[in-house]
Amino acid sequence: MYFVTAQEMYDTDQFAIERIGVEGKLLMENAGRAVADQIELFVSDQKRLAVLIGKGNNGGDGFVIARTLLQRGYDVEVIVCASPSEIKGDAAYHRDVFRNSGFTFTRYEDVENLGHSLKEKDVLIDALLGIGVKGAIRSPYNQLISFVNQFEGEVISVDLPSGLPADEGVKVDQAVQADRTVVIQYPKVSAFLEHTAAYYGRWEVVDIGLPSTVIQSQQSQKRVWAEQDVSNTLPIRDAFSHKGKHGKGLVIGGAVAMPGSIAMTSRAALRAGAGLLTVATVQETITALASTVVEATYTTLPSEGGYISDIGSVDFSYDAIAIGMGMGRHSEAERMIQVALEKTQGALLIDADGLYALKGNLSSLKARQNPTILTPHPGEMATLLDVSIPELLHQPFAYSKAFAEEFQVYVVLKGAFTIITTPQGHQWVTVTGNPGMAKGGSGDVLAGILLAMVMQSQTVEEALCNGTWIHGYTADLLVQHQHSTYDLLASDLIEGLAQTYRALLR
Ligand SMILES: NC(=O)C1=CN([C@@H]2O[C@H](COP(=O)(O)OP(=O)(O)OC[C@H]3O[C@@H](n4cnc5c(N)ncnc54)[C@H](OP(=O)(O)O)[C@@H]3O)[C@@H](O)[C@H]2O)[C@@H](O)CC1
Ligand SMILES: Nc1ncnc2c1ncn2[C@@H]1O[C@H](COP(=O)(O)OP(=O)(O)O)[C@@H](O)[C@H]1O
Ligand SMILES: [K+]
Repeated sequence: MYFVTAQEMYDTDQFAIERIGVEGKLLMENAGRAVADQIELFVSDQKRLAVLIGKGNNGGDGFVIARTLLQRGYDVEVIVCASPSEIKGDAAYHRDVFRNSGFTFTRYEDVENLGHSLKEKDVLIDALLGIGVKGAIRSPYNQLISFVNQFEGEVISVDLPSGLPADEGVKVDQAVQADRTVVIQYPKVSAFLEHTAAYYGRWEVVDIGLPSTVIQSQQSQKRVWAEQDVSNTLPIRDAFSHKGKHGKGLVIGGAVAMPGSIAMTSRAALRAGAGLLTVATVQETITALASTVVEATYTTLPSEGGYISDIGSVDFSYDAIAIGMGMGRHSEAERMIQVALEKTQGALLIDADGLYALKGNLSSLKARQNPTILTPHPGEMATLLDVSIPELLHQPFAYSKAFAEEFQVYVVLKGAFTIITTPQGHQWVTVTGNPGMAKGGSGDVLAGILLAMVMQSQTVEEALCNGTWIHGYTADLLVQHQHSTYDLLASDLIEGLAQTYRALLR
């Protein structure tokens, strides 16, 4: 499923109108009807509703929604929060259709009167502002938004919560806190940002009948990776396959004081499907791991002060290598990352401490012939970019894209919404996962899953999306059944992969 900026949505509508010949009025009719159909699914016709209508096309949708629900027998009061002369174009057309159908509306005067009208209502439909919102919220919308946020019944926003910007990198001034949002045709970027997503409440998308060629013609490059995408791309294992076909992977990392992270990466890689796995680490860590990750083979690396001191002796001809987990931040790490970048013949995944060590080696990234995958959490990404974490999270799509394109790498920016960006600038978001994963070790598990995935027969892009989706989905299954968001451990995710794969392969 695509998701869009406000401009991409306008371009899409414009293309449909000008090149396909669907009139704007018809798009608005379709939008309003689709939203009304959705509302009908979760609001009983015994409830008392009010629709708040703003001056733009979001308000135009509001007229269609109100007319449709009134025709279907709902009790709906319509309050227009703009002067008649302000309503123009398609919205004015639908205001007239509403009136000509024999329905009436009241005009918003002040909050006091509005409070009076809404006292008896159960549901408020917010069609005040849509994707056209710009800058600080002006009167009367600022009072209206505060008012809506004090309403005790259910608030359902149309397209997006009024006042909320559709795009990233825009300051939120004031916005409706919706219980639900019925999104028109494509989710907007703000549905996937940490500081704006919660305004939407629960949301669902309704189709207004734009053919998929319309969005493709806009070359929009941001999509949600969903279960259907996993089902379509997760390779089916050949009955005659052998371990070599499922990938030979290498994990480099660990230190005397940190055996756990590399243990989790390795076990996760094996559970996620790696055919053969080797772990290269310091002797003490091998001793600690040998009885817990019995399926792996081991390579002892020289150490100093409890850390790996050199990786020159490593065989770099593996299908894929993951480096950095539990490696520690020390002076030799930077040189080791340099060696890995130069010598790794297959895909190279750099995680955790490896990402800090990468900072001084960024210029070597472009010279690599094979895929390089970086899996930062926001702190690591902010360090790589030399920006603060809040600044990064204010526009994570833009920062990830600029970085991936400049250094020709795949970036997996982890978080409640994980953003996967390819060197070509295509972006995917996965929305699986829950706060149970916000615990040390979840990232190590992801590194292992991704290592295994890039060695299966799928593109790197698919592998990263599938791995990230599976990681989060496993946590979701676990907190629905055996665990909770409090007790879930990263190692539970590894054992939980069984349930996920069984569900996917069924
Ligand atoms: N054919 C289509 O295009 C379709 C569109 N569709 C629907 O249209 C919606 C987009 O419509 P839109 O472009 O009219 O924007 P929308 O947000 O309703 O109103 C903008 C108005 O608000 C005002 N305003 C802005 N910022 C403000 C502020 N800070 N404080 C106060 N006022 C502010 C601004 O006023 P101005 O600054 O011009 O005075 C402007 O007039 C979209 O979300 C979807 O619901 C669907 O029906 C499908 C077909
Ligand atoms: N609230 C959350 N919702 C969904 N996923 C989350 C949440 N918190 C963390 N995660 C996931 O857990 C993992 C944490 O990775 P990371 O921060 O590197 O952990 P660590 O370094 O402790 O292993 C990431 O994949 C991230 O997407
Ligand atoms: K709205």
